[in-house]
Amino acid sequence: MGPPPNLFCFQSIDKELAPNLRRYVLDQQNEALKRHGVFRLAVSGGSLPKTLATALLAPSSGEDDKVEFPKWEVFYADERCVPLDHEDSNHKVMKDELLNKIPSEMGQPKFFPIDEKYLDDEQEMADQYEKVLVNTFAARDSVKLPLFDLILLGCGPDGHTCSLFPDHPLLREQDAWVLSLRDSPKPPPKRITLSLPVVLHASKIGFVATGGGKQPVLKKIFESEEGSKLPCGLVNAGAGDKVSWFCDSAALEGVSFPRRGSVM
Ligand SMILES: O=C1O[C@H](COP(=O)(O)O)[C@@H](O)[C@H](O)[C@H]1O
Repeated sequence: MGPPPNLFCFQSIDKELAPNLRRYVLDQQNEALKRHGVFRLAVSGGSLPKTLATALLAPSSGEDDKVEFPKWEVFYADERCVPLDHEDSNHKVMKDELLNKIPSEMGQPKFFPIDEKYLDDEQEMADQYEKVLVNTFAARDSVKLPLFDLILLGCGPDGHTCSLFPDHPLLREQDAWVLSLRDSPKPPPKRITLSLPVVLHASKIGFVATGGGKQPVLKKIFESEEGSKLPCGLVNAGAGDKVSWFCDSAALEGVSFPRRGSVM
Protein backbone atom coordinates (compact mmCIF):
# COMPACT_ATOMS: atom_id res chain seq x y z
CA MET A 1 0.00 0.00 0.00
CA GLY A 2 2.93 2.44 0.51
CA PRO A 3 2.97 5.28 3.06
CA PRO A 4 -0.44 6.74 3.99
CA PRO A 5 -1.53 10.00 2.35
CA ASN A 6 -1.74 13.22 4.39
CA LEU A 7 -5.35 13.67 5.39
CA PHE A 8 -6.50 17.12 6.55
CA CYS A 9 -9.94 17.79 7.98
CA PHE A 10 -11.38 21.30 8.36
CA GLN A 11 -14.57 22.55 9.99
CA SER A 12 -15.26 25.22 7.42
CA ILE A 13 -14.42 25.42 3.70
CA ASP A 14 -14.04 29.18 3.39
CA LYS A 15 -12.34 29.97 6.71
CA GLU A 16 -10.09 26.93 7.14
CA LEU A 17 -9.87 24.58 4.17
CA ALA A 18 -9.37 27.29 1.53
CA PRO A 19 -6.53 29.10 3.38
CA ASN A 20 -4.76 25.78 3.96
CA LEU A 21 -5.25 24.77 0.34
CA ARG A 22 -3.79 28.14 -0.66
CA ARG A 23 -0.71 27.59 1.54
CA TYR A 24 -0.27 24.10 0.03
CA VAL A 25 -0.60 25.30 -3.57
CA LEU A 26 1.70 28.26 -2.98
CA ASP A 27 4.33 26.03 -1.34
CA GLN A 28 4.33 23.91 -4.53
CA GLN A 29 4.34 27.08 -6.67
CA ASN A 30 7.31 28.58 -4.79
CA GLU A 31 9.31 25.35 -4.97
CA ALA A 32 8.55 24.92 -8.68
CA LEU A 33 9.54 28.51 -9.45
CA LYS A 34 12.85 27.99 -7.63
CA ARG A 35 13.40 24.73 -9.53
CA HIS A 36 12.52 25.81 -13.05
CA GLY A 37 10.90 29.25 -13.15
CA VAL A 38 7.44 27.97 -14.09
CA PHE A 39 4.63 26.27 -12.14
CA ARG A 40 3.00 23.41 -14.05
CA LEU A 41 -0.32 22.38 -12.64
CA ALA A 42 -3.12 20.07 -13.76
CA VAL A 43 -6.62 20.70 -12.42
CA SER A 44 -9.89 18.81 -12.34
CA GLY A 45 -13.38 20.16 -12.86
CA GLY A 46 -16.48 19.40 -10.80
CA SER A 47 -16.60 21.05 -7.39
CA LEU A 48 -12.86 21.79 -7.18
CA PRO A 49 -12.62 25.11 -9.13
CA LYS A 50 -14.96 26.92 -6.71
CA THR A 51 -12.90 25.99 -3.63
CA LEU A 52 -9.68 26.69 -5.51
CA ALA A 53 -10.93 30.15 -6.45
CA THR A 54 -11.79 30.91 -2.81
CA ALA A 55 -8.23 29.88 -1.92
CA LEU A 56 -6.41 31.76 -4.66
CA LEU A 57 -8.41 34.97 -4.87
CA ALA A 58 -7.96 35.79 -1.18
CA PRO A 59 -5.70 38.78 -0.43
CA SER A 60 -1.98 38.05 -0.16
CA SER A 61 -0.43 38.22 3.30
CA GLY A 62 3.24 38.54 2.30
CA GLU A 63 5.99 37.80 -0.17
CA ASP A 64 5.80 33.98 0.08
CA ASP A 65 1.98 34.16 -0.08
CA LYS A 66 1.83 35.70 -3.56
CA VAL A 67 0.00 33.89 -6.37
CA GLU A 68 2.26 34.34 -9.40
CA PHE A 69 -0.38 33.60 -12.04
CA PRO A 70 1.72 34.77 -15.04
CA LYS A 71 4.22 31.99 -14.20
CA TRP A 72 1.56 29.28 -14.12
CA GLU A 73 0.88 26.75 -16.89
CA VAL A 74 -2.45 25.09 -16.22
CA PHE A 75 -3.56 21.84 -17.85
CA TYR A 76 -6.67 19.74 -17.35
CA ALA A 77 -6.49 16.46 -15.44
CA ASP A 78 -9.58 15.52 -17.42
CA GLU A 79 -12.00 17.18 -19.78
CA ARG A 80 -15.35 16.40 -21.28
CA CYS A 81 -15.54 16.37 -25.11
CA VAL A 82 -17.97 19.26 -25.37
CA PRO A 83 -17.56 22.83 -26.64
CA LEU A 84 -15.60 25.09 -24.31
CA ASP A 85 -18.67 27.21 -23.58
CA HIS A 86 -20.87 24.17 -22.77
CA GLU A 87 -22.19 23.81 -19.20
CA ASP A 88 -20.42 20.42 -18.92
CA SER A 89 -17.00 21.77 -19.87
CA ASN A 90 -14.43 21.68 -17.05
CA HIS A 91 -12.70 24.65 -18.71
CA LYS A 92 -15.93 26.66 -18.58
CA VAL A 93 -16.28 25.94 -14.86
CA MET A 94 -12.67 26.99 -14.32
CA LYS A 95 -13.25 30.16 -16.34
CA ASP A 96 -16.48 31.07 -14.57
CA GLU A 97 -15.17 30.31 -11.09
CA LEU A 98 -11.58 31.47 -11.30
CA LEU A 99 -10.13 32.88 -14.53
CA ASN A 100 -12.78 35.52 -15.11
CA LYS A 101 -12.49 36.68 -11.51
CA ILE A 102 -8.73 37.22 -11.38
CA PRO A 103 -8.09 40.96 -10.87
CA SER A 104 -6.19 42.32 -13.90
CA GLU A 105 -3.21 43.47 -11.79
CA MET A 106 -2.51 39.82 -10.83
CA GLY A 107 -2.06 38.76 -14.47
CA GLN A 108 -3.42 35.55 -16.04
CA PRO A 109 -2.10 32.00 -15.98
CA LYS A 110 -1.48 30.28 -19.30
CA PHE A 111 -4.30 27.78 -19.72
CA PHE A 112 -4.28 24.73 -22.00
CA PRO A 113 -7.89 23.83 -22.87
CA ILE A 114 -8.77 21.07 -25.32
CA ASP A 115 -8.87 21.89 -29.03
CA GLU A 116 -12.53 22.05 -30.12
CA LYS A 117 -11.49 20.94 -33.62
CA TYR A 118 -11.43 17.34 -32.36
CA LEU A 119 -14.78 17.22 -30.59
CA ASP A 120 -16.08 14.51 -32.92
CA ASP A 121 -13.19 12.16 -32.30
CA GLU A 122 -12.27 11.67 -28.65
CA GLN A 123 -9.21 9.50 -29.42
CA GLU A 124 -7.83 12.21 -31.69
CA MET A 125 -8.62 14.71 -28.93
CA ALA A 126 -6.59 12.66 -26.43
CA ASP A 127 -3.70 12.28 -28.90
CA GLN A 128 -3.67 16.03 -29.55
CA TYR A 129 -3.73 16.84 -25.85
CA GLU A 130 -0.86 14.40 -25.32
CA LYS A 131 1.07 16.31 -28.01
CA VAL A 132 0.49 19.52 -26.03
CA LEU A 133 2.07 17.79 -23.03
CA VAL A 134 4.95 16.49 -25.15
CA ASN A 135 5.61 20.02 -26.42
CA THR A 136 5.58 21.35 -22.88
CA PHE A 137 7.45 18.66 -20.99
CA ALA A 138 9.93 17.49 -23.67
CA ALA A 139 9.85 14.97 -26.46
CA ARG A 140 8.07 11.68 -25.76
CA ASP A 141 11.21 9.64 -26.31
CA SER A 142 13.36 11.69 -23.94
CA VAL A 143 11.01 11.63 -20.94
CA LYS A 144 9.01 8.63 -19.87
CA LEU A 145 6.25 10.66 -18.23
CA PRO A 146 5.39 14.36 -17.89
CA LEU A 147 6.27 15.75 -14.45
CA PHE A 148 3.57 18.08 -13.15
CA ASP A 149 4.57 20.17 -10.14
CA LEU A 150 1.09 19.60 -8.75
CA ILE A 151 -2.10 17.84 -9.78
CA LEU A 152 -5.31 18.89 -8.05
CA LEU A 153 -7.99 16.24 -8.08
CA GLY A 154 -11.59 15.72 -7.08
CA CYS A 155 -13.17 12.51 -5.83
CA GLY A 156 -16.51 11.44 -7.26
CA PRO A 157 -19.08 9.74 -5.00
CA ASP A 158 -18.16 6.46 -6.76
CA GLY A 159 -14.42 6.96 -6.05
CA HIS A 160 -13.50 8.12 -9.56
CA THR A 161 -10.87 10.75 -10.08
CA CYS A 162 -9.89 12.54 -13.30
CA SER A 163 -12.11 10.55 -15.69
CA LEU A 164 -10.73 7.27 -14.36
CA PHE A 165 -13.75 5.30 -13.19
CA PRO A 166 -13.93 2.22 -10.93
CA ASP A 167 -13.11 -1.07 -12.72
CA HIS A 168 -12.65 0.71 -16.04
CA PRO A 169 -10.03 -0.87 -18.38
CA LEU A 170 -8.32 2.56 -18.71
CA LEU A 171 -7.00 2.05 -15.18
CA ARG A 172 -4.63 -0.58 -16.62
CA GLU A 173 -3.16 1.71 -19.30
CA GLN A 174 0.60 2.00 -18.80
CA ASP A 175 1.85 3.69 -21.94
CA ALA A 176 -0.30 6.60 -23.13
CA TRP A 177 -0.23 9.89 -21.19
CA VAL A 178 -3.72 11.00 -22.19
CA LEU A 179 -6.58 8.55 -22.68
CA SER A 180 -10.01 8.79 -24.24
CA LEU A 181 -13.27 7.18 -23.21
CA ARG A 182 -16.75 7.17 -24.70
CA ASP A 183 -18.49 5.23 -21.95
CA SER A 184 -18.15 7.45 -18.89
CA PRO A 185 -20.73 6.23 -16.35
CA LYS A 186 -21.20 9.90 -15.39
CA PRO A 187 -22.43 12.08 -18.26
CA PRO A 188 -21.22 13.33 -20.63
CA PRO A 189 -19.93 9.97 -21.92
CA LYS A 190 -17.08 11.24 -24.14
CA ARG A 191 -14.05 12.48 -22.27
CA ILE A 192 -10.28 12.58 -22.12
CA THR A 193 -8.20 12.02 -19.01
CA LEU A 194 -4.63 11.85 -17.78
CA SER A 195 -3.58 8.24 -17.25
CA LEU A 196 -2.92 6.82 -13.79
CA PRO A 197 0.90 6.61 -14.33
CA VAL A 198 0.95 10.34 -15.22
CA VAL A 199 -1.01 11.20 -12.06
CA LEU A 200 1.25 9.03 -9.88
CA HIS A 201 4.39 10.60 -11.35
CA ALA A 202 3.49 14.19 -10.31
CA SER A 203 5.64 15.90 -7.66
CA LYS A 204 2.58 16.42 -5.47
CA ILE A 205 -1.08 15.37 -5.71
CA GLY A 206 -3.81 17.20 -3.80
CA PHE A 207 -7.39 15.94 -3.49
CA VAL A 208 -10.21 18.26 -2.47
CA ALA A 209 -13.36 16.48 -1.27
CA THR A 210 -16.08 18.31 0.61
CA GLY A 211 -19.69 17.79 1.69
CA GLY A 212 -21.63 14.90 3.21
CA GLY A 213 -22.20 13.38 -0.23
CA LYS A 214 -18.54 12.29 -0.26
CA GLN A 215 -18.60 10.67 3.21
CA PRO A 216 -19.56 7.09 2.21
CA VAL A 217 -16.88 6.86 -0.47
CA LEU A 218 -14.18 8.44 1.72
CA LYS A 219 -14.92 5.95 4.49
CA LYS A 220 -14.54 3.18 1.92
CA ILE A 221 -11.33 4.62 0.43
CA PHE A 222 -9.60 5.15 3.77
CA GLU A 223 -10.89 2.18 5.69
CA SER A 224 -11.46 -0.78 3.39
CA GLU A 225 -9.62 -3.08 1.06
CA GLU A 226 -12.41 -2.52 -1.51
CA GLY A 227 -11.88 1.26 -1.33
CA SER A 228 -8.15 0.98 -1.87
CA LYS A 229 -8.96 -0.47 -5.32
CA LEU A 230 -11.11 2.49 -6.35
CA PRO A 231 -9.31 5.03 -8.57
CA CYS A 232 -8.77 7.46 -5.65
CA GLY A 233 -7.51 4.56 -3.53
CA LEU A 234 -5.09 3.55 -6.31
CA VAL A 235 -3.66 7.09 -6.26
CA ASN A 236 -3.19 6.83 -2.48
CA ALA A 237 -1.55 3.42 -2.81
CA GLY A 238 0.67 4.40 -5.74
CA ALA A 239 1.80 7.85 -4.63
CA GLY A 240 1.69 7.54 -0.81
CA ASP A 241 2.99 10.58 1.04
CA LYS A 242 3.12 12.68 -2.16
CA VAL A 243 -0.68 12.75 -1.75
CA SER A 244 -2.65 15.18 0.45
CA TRP A 245 -6.40 15.25 1.00
CA PHE A 246 -8.22 18.50 1.87
CA CYS A 247 -11.63 17.58 3.28
CA ASP A 248 -14.27 19.16 5.45
CA SER A 249 -15.73 17.56 8.54
CA ALA A 250 -18.97 16.63 6.74
CA ALA A 251 -17.01 14.54 4.22
CA LEU A 252 -15.01 12.81 6.97
CA GLU A 253 -17.77 12.19 9.50
CA GLY A 254 -17.10 8.79 11.12
CA VAL A 255 -13.88 8.20 9.16
CA SER A 256 -11.20 7.11 11.60
CA PHE A 257 -8.11 7.26 9.35
CA PRO A 258 -5.40 9.33 11.16
CA ARG A 259 -5.61 13.05 10.33
CA ARG A 260 -3.01 15.78 10.23
CA GLY A 261 -3.43 19.30 11.67
CA SER A 262 -3.29 22.24 9.31
CA VAL A 263 -0.54 22.66 6.68
CA MET A 264 0.21 26.16 8.04
O1 LIG B 1 -16.75 14.24 -13.75
C1 LIG B 1 -15.93 14.72 -12.99
O2 LIG B 1 -16.04 14.48 -11.66
C2 LIG B 1 -14.94 14.60 -10.76
C3 LIG B 1 -15.49 14.77 -9.35
O3 LIG B 1 -16.33 15.91 -9.35
P1 LIG B 1 -17.06 16.45 -8.05
O4 LIG B 1 -18.04 17.48 -8.57
O5 LIG B 1 -17.75 15.28 -7.40
O6 LIG B 1 -16.02 17.08 -7.22
C4 LIG B 1 -14.02 15.73 -11.18
O7 LIG B 1 -12.86 15.72 -10.36
C5 LIG B 1 -13.65 15.58 -12.65
O8 LIG B 1 -12.76 16.57 -13.07
C6 LIG B 1 -14.92 15.68 -13.46
O9 LIG B 1 -14.70 15.59 -14.86
